[in-house]
Amino acid sequence: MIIHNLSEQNSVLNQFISEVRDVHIQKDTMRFRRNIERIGEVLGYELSKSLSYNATTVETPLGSKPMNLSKDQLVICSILRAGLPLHQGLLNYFDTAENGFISAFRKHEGDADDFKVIVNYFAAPTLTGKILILTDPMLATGSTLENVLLALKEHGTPAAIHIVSVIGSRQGIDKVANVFPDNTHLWIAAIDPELNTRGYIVPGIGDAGDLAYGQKL
Ligand SMILES: O=P(O)(O)OC[C@H]1O[C@H](OP(=O)(O)OP(=O)(O)O)[C@H](O)[C@@H]1O
Ligand SMILES: O=c1cc[nH]c(=O)[nH]1
Ligand SMILES: [Mg+2]
Repeated sequence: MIIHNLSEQNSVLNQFISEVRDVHIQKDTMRFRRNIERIGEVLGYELSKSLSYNATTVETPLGSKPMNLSKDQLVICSILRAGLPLHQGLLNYFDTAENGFISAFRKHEGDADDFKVIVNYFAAPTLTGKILILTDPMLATGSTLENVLLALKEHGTPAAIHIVSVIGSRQGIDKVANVFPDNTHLWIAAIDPELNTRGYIVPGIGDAGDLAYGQKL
């Protein structure tokens, strides 16, 4: 897996990440969702550099200009719930992208620390030959993405897979690198050192889905 860790360079992304992490600022859910969305826009811009482009002539009112434009057929597929604001950020830039939505959540059995990942809703077009962009802000143990990959198989084989995430743990990234095809790209805004016993990234941001859309039962 090719890892693009955007935190290796200082940029305005630092500000957005600091605000989704900040225990006070993150409580403003509209600001939280908007920050995840614009992190998606920044990651999408970086991802766009890896797409294929071909020479096209653009006619202006005063002449013509040769330009390289991408015709790649993208499918942006987000993992509910937390993936949605990231999805919107990417859709803001990739106007012609198709869209897929997967429900995957970590079901803790009682107060046991371990959990299973439940994937049951998967609405997507065929993926065969297209560029699949999987979005989920948190890459913790990697088991959500591992289960999503299995569910994807019924929708055809994409030409390439790009995973777009906000914060990942080293452990989750290693797991995903093991189960996804080698030509998979990971676009991530920050890598944190550890996971706690309930599978939350530390220092992380907390529960991304709850911060974006409120606590679930
Ligand atoms: O890498 P993993 O250990 O699988 O954890 C990551 C998953 O956990 C969170 O989802 P959650 O189950 O909290 O659902 P939510 O997005 O609806 O809050 C997060 O949004 C990822 O989908
Ligand atoms: O830190 C984490 C890990 C998984 N899911 C989240 O929302 N946050
Ligand atoms: Mg959650």
